[in-house]
Amino acid sequence: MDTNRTENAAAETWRARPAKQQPQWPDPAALQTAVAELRSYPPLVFAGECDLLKDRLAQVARGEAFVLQGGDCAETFEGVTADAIRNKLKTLLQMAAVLTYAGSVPVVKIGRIAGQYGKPRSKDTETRDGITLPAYRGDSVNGFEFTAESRVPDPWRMVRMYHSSSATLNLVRAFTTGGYADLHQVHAWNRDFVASSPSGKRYEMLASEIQRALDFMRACGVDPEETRTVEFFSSHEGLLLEYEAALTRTDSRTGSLYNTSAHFVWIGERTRDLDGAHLEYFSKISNPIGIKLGPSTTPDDALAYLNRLSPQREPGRLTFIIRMGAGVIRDKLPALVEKVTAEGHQVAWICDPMHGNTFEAPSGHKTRRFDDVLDEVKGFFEVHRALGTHPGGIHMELTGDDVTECVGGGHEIAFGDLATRYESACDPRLNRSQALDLAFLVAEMYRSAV
Ligand SMILES: O=C[C@H](O)[C@H](O)COP(=O)(O)O
Ligand SMILES: C=C(OP(=O)(O)O)C(=O)O
Ligand SMILES: [Mn+2]
Repeated sequence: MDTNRTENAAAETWRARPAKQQPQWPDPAALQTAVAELRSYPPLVFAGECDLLKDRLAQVARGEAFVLQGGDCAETFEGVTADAIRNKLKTLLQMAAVLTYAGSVPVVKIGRIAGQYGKPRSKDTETRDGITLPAYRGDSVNGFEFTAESRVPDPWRMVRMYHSSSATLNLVRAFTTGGYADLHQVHAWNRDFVASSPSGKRYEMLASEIQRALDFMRACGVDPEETRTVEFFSSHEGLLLEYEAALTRTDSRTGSLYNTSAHFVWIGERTRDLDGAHLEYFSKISNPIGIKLGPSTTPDDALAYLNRLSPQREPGRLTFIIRMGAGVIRDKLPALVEKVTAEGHQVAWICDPMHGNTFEAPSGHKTRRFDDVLDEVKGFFEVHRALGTHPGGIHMELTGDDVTECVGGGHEIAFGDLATRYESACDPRLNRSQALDLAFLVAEMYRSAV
């Protein structure tokens, strides 16, 4: 990996385009010093790992595998603790076990983790009790605390983002390769879970079946290495272009540019302008990338994104992350899938059933209904089933903790419960029980869709 700035000129062409959702850094000199510091740091991921993920996503595009992508809406620096990271990973591993076993499909596991620190916002400001301040834009930009001082963008937060991502990824790598994620631990991941919860009980039964299958294979003399470690990839929205560009390096093997802050980065719904800075930057990196597509996306837009971001039509390069809303997905998605398929493109289609289903509860909390989330995934499966295309995965906002942020689920959370444990710094996440419930329901849908 080369860190030389002049050699990375292609990673800087975005500067000539309008960039939405970027912080107004008040001190340009401080920004330059912080960015220079980031440029001097080693990459967080290796280009070869990004290529491996691209291969996995090509399998998804061909209909041979399913993506589970999940984690916080907004990671926080305070949340970089062993417990929080372990709980998130455990939840994703449990969901993956359910999907792999009950859905009988290989699952590509991608965390919204180790870099999900920058947030696009609907409004630039936030008003409370008559006081208006700049909106919180994620821990990599400003503080969540509602004071004028905390809301000033500070570029050194991007340096802390790097270190927080590095510490998180280090622990994730230790867990996924060091024995914790060994499939033989399938029961252990459930040990601290509410044993009485419906999803906990259901998982316990599935874990016993997996355990029996592993015991059977071992008795037959088969004990594959693949069950001992887990392939796990990191991802975040590539929003803050100063950060993403500073972590963009030339791969010494191929001379290509890679974003080395995560294996997979995506373009958000609010920054997907065809002539904007985000499209320009993403067109220059070789990672597998995603783009969120909301209800205003036309079939021609989808084709234009493909031509711009995946001109070589390399399967696995571009993933469409559909986030339409439960009420509209059945109307809007078919035309996109039809057009892309008719043009001969092979992309991975995955469903984000969270961002089109957010609303304000009577208490003022941002929330989502579990049933709407489920219904959007159902709509996604229905559309793909009707068109004979592959429902390639789900993209979720979730946490491993017992928060009360989304309403509904097997362990019913009501509007009145939201204040009990609402901890998200941005959007409402499924808690562990809701996430597991969803995994079981999606596995059923997958099985009946194939
Ligand atoms: O996570 C996504 C966006 O940042 C979020 O949905 C925007 O939320 P807002 O409408 O509260 O700004
Ligand atoms: C900002 C997000 O989503 P979207 O761009 O789809 O609104 C997100 O994934 O947190
Ligand atoms: Mn979000």
